[in-house]
Amino acid sequence: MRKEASSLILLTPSQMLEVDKEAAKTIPIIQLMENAGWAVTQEVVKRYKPCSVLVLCGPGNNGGDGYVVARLLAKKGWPVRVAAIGRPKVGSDAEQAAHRWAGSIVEHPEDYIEKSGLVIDALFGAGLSRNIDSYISELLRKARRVVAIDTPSGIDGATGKVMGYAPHAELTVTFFRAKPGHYLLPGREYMGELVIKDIAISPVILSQIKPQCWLNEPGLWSIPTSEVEDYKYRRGIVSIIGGSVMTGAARLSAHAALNVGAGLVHIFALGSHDIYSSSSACFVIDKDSLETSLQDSRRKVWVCGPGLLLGEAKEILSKLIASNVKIIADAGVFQAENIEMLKGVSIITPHIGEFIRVFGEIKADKISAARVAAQQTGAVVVLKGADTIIASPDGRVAINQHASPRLATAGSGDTLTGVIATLLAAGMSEWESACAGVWLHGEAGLLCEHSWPTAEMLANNLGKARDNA
Ligand SMILES: NC(=O)C1=CN([C@@H]2O[C@H](COP(=O)(O)OP(=O)(O)OC[C@H]3O[C@@H](n4cnc5c(N)ncnc54)[C@H](O)[C@@H]3O)[C@@H](O)[C@H]2O)[C@H](O)CC1
Ligand SMILES: [K+]
Repeated sequence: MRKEASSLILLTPSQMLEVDKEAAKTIPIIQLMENAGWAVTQEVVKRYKPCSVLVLCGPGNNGGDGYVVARLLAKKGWPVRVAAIGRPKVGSDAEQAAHRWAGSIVEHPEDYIEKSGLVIDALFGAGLSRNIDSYISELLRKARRVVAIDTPSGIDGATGKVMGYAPHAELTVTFFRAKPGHYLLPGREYMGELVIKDIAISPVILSQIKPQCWLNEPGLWSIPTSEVEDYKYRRGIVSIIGGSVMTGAARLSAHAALNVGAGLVHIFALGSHDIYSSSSACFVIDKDSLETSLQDSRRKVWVCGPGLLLGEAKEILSKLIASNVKIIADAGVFQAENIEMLKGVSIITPHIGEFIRVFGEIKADKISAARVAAQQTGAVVVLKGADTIIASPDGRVAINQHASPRLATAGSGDTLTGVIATLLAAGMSEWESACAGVWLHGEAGLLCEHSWPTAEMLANNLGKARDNA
């Protein structure tokens, strides 16, 4: 089912704390905590048979949620033990929740953790501020089956980084909206099943927070559908520069563009035309000079990079930029540490190695790095990986988890470039084309799950992928 863009919003932990503060103006935090604990309890009883439970409660509100879960599970007759790892502050909402827990508190959770059927991790959530210490990590290491409240303790909700240690949960229940760390690697690998629960916070608050990050799913964008009055120029023309030596890449881009619905695909071949003209009767191979080809005002979208040598990429890219066409730059253009060269490009699609080559080592985290690169170049940045990030110069970011490791095959990137170019040529914005292209590419890979697809097989699934979006 197509989701609303609002439900795809991802909030950083600090934005979530702002939401909490705002929500608390109408609903007391203790009530939100009761709602959160109730939501977690519901998800636990749905999935597990009654068993011995150990709830590890931290000092903050994440711990507060844990005390609520302990009380509600005990009320249902489950054998529950609670360990307080750090006491809640006097007068805090978490302290109030702790007071409502009438059962005992175990002093040495290490004596019970291995024997517990289920461990509820309510140590730290949005308030994680430093690395997990060795006592807690040694304790968590002993847990067999973990349900995490908000996030497995130790995962940075903003970046998905592991702060010292984090347990691998079977189930993670978060509230209101997910956080980037739920989907970014390595965090994503620690979540188990991720459930996002409504705890009666009004989505109206989101307009005050001004979120800038989304999960990349249909609903964030929409792809033009085919219309009765469609004709090839309306569907869009994609022009691709074909390398003189490495000819496969441009052909794969072209093949993908046609398969995902481009009206027409031109290849401007830098070397011999033969290999290009013999590979598909559907490709139009340019006979004119680049200058003449660029004068055709219908040809607004150009792909530059797949299969190009650095010299070729540099020379052609500057000509394309001077012509004010929309450019998707890939592969060959990322061989030099040259940010200047990319100014005037619409979309760049580097994988992590190429990104580092051009923009330098990632110092903070991938989201910030991609945002800075987008601002520096003025281009939408598609930082490719198992958790592809799409960053716009205006600060918007989408995280894509809709993909398959089977996409990691030669030519897969060239295919993506062809897809994004087609959507751009169909009239979508740079940001939407990049987001939708990444999703379609992932969907094509998921449609091949039964096999080990080649880039050509991926491309063959693109039409179906487009229909599924
Ligand atoms: N999102 C909602 O609407 C609601 C969320 N709730 C839950 O509240 C937590 C966030 O609570 P907060 O008190 O801000 O933070 P934490 O409980 O995660 O932790 C803060 C606490 O922990 C200490 N601390 C931080 N890192 C460490 C560390 N590595 N080692 C030791 N101690 C650490 C810090 O100093 C504080 O004392 C959110 O995740 C939800 O689960 C509410 O229930 C309301 C609704
Ligand atoms: K937690």
